[in-house]
This record gives sequence, structure tokens and C-alpha cells, in this order.
Amino acid sequence: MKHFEANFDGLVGPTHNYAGLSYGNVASLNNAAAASNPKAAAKQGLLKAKSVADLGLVQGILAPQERPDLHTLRRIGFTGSDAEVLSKAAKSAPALLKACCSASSMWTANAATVSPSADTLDGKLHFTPANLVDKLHRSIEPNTTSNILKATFNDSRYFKHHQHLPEHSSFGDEGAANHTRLCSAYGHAGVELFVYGQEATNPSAPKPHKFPARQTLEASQAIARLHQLNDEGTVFIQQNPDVIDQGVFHNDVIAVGNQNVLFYHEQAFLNTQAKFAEIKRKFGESPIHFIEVPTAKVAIQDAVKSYLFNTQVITLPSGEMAIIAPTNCQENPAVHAYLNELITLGTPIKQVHYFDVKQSMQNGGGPACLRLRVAMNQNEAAALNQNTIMNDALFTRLNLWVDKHYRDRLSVADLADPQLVIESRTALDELTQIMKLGSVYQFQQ
Ligand SMILES: NCCC[C@H](NC(=O)CCC(=O)O)C(=O)O
Repeated sequence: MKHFEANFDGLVGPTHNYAGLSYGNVASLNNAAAASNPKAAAKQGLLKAKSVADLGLVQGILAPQERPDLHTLRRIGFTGSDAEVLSKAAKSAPALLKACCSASSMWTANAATVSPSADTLDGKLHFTPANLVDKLHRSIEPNTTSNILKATFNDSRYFKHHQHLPEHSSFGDEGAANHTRLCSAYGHAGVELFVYGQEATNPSAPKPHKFPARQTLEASQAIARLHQLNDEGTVFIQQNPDVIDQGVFHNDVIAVGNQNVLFYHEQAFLNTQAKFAEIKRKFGESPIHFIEVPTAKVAIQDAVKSYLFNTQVITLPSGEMAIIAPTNCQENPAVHAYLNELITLGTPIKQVHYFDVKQSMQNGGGPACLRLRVAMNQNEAAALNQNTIMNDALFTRLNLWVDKHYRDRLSVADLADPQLVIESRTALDELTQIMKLGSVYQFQQ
């Protein structure tokens, strides 16, 4: 049976904006209050997704969420018509209105943690939506994320959907951004690498001093239990708290894995040598490549600015690996020089493809943030909702849909515009018909 890894990219929603909501995420804070271009953002994302499909990979799309989130605004006490709820919130709690308008669900690396059937005891493909409790604007995503994942992977013979973890800082969970899977082939049992920022129940364990560690060990362990992973197929490794304090708010800003390659920065982890020995032992006999980028070649600051590690390492149909990088990597001399060198080093990575995803980058989301990886076999691929799969027809259809419904300029002041609610709901209602998702949004129920 054929096995492969599919990427499910988040479609950027109509309210994409720069609100400076993510303390610890340098780009989000630096671009706070800049005007955004939702139309360009969505089209940049679609082009990246289509290009990966054209390289021969299975590529899916995950629908965005309903924003402004009037249900949350009503839940916290704002009353009246939609327009009244928005204007009252804009006046008395502008920070809460901003949190209820973010298009942050586009970063589907944070949608869920996924364990392929090759790794799980029951032989099912497991999904646990991330609770994203560290950030208010993201903590309101998991219920709708769950609806969208269930409408996309909609066959209980193959797919097991769990509820998100308890909504408490002890279980801070950021999904696949803090998880990577190493394997000799996609269909073989792999080693799932869980990268956590702190131990919630051990106050004396290392943790960052300045910025939050969003992922806890307790959350990672809970996911491994839920997904029925065995001890020999899991490794828990701590992210270096010093780099979190320098803006590495998720592990996928400093490391990325694919099959038998782990591409990471020298300063990414704690106890690196001991943990790598554990990975090697659990990985088994076949060769594994640890590609370490030294600080002398790429400083942490350059990694954070360029998103060198927020690249997608993909396996092409030829078996060669390619890196999908943001154009920001080309614009940073040290990083560009490193990538030019990397493809000559004799590792499995032989090509680099650059994409302009600047609208997303300005909020701290690179190519890898925009996609959720789902390793699967051909039966699982045939069982999922085929209307979510990228091809020429869906690419054309979604670009037309974006042209019809999206604005090309949005500022924070526009978030209180009641017309934005109508535009966003009209767009999403049509999208659920295009992608045959059913009623995944609260406004449809
Ligand atoms: N994986 C990338 C996630 C980026 C995301 N940024 C944001 O939510 C910024 C939103 C804003 O500031 O408007 C985050 O920090 O979780």
C-alpha cells in the first residue's frame, strides 16, 4: 500500500489583520497596527499550496474560522444587535474585540497534533485539536477547528478525533508546531518528537524568564497517551528556554523534521546529545540525518527574522527532499548563503523553493505554520473529504471566491465595521458549499 505525507494549509480568513496579539512573537508585536491585505494574504497562501501540489504532493485546504467572533463577545456580556455588540466592544474593550477578530486559524500547524495510523496502537489516524490557551485570540479556535477537522477527515473507520485538552495553563498545547515525526518511510512506525517549553507541575525545572513557554510537557504526554503511542515511538525534548526569550515562541521556528532528517539550530534544545541518543536508539538501524545549523553561520536573530526553520521539508515523488522557504530567507544574506550551501552538503535535501508569504510572515507565520501535516495511506486518503483537496479546479474556484469576498486593506479600526461580519459570513457560507463541509460554523447552526 502507498503511504505519503499530505499538507493541509489553512486558508487565510477575510479578517486577516495585524493586531499585535502575540506577546513573545516578534513579528506580531513589530507589525501591530499596520494595515493588512487579506486578499493578498489568502492568494499568497493558495499559491504556495498549489505549488506544493504541483510538485507532486497531496495538498489539502482547511477552512478558516468565523470572525469577528460575535458568539464570544456575547458570551462575555456584550448585548444587542451585531452592530451594537461590535460598537460596544470597540468602545469599552478594544483589546477583546481585536482578540475576537483574528484570522489566526490560518496557522494550521497549531490546529492539532496528528499521529498517523502507522504509529498508533489501534491503527487509526488520530487528531487532537490544540487548546492554544496561552493566547486569548487563539484559545477560541479549538471547537470550530474540531468541526472543520471532522468535516475534512470524515470517516470514523479511519480517523479518530479527540477533544482538545483541558483549558488550563498546565495543559498549554500548541499542536503540531511543537511536534515532529521522524520515520524511515511514511508507512513505517516512526518516532514522534514532542518539544515542550516547560514542565507545568515542576516549578524548579528550567523555563524562560521573559516570554511565555506555550507548550507544556504535561500536554505533550497527554497527547501521546490519547494517540496510543508507545514509549519506544516517542521522545519528549525540552526547547531551550533562552531561545524562547529571543522570540522562538514555537519549536517550528527553530527546528523541522521530515522522514529521516532533523533540521535544527545548534541552540534549539536542552540536553541535545542525550536526547539525540534516545532518538537514534528508538529510530533503529536505518540512517538518520541530524542537520545542525551552527550559530556561527546563522544567529538566532537571523533565524527568527527569516524563518529559516519554519520551512517545509518535503519528500518529492523522486525521493529527493526539497525545502519550501519564505522569500524572507532569500533576503537575509547569512540565511541565503546557508541554504545555497545546504543543498550541496550531501544530505537528502537537494532543492530550495521560495514563496512570498509576507502577509502571514508579518504576523509571525511562515510556510510551515500555514500547514498541518497528515501522513496517511491510500485508503485514508480516499476516505477523506475530496472537496478539500487542491487541484486546478479548486485553485481557480478559491481564487475567484477570494476576489469576490475579500478586502484588499484592513486596519484595526475596520474591525468594528458591522459590514465585515456580513461579508465574512457570506464568504464562509459559500465556502462550506464549495468544500462540502456542512454547518461547521456557529452562525450556520
Ligand atoms: N505558528 C505561527 C503562529 C503565529 C501566530 N500569530 C498571531 O496570532 C499574531 C496575531 C496578531 O498579532 O494579530 C501566533 O503567535 O500564534
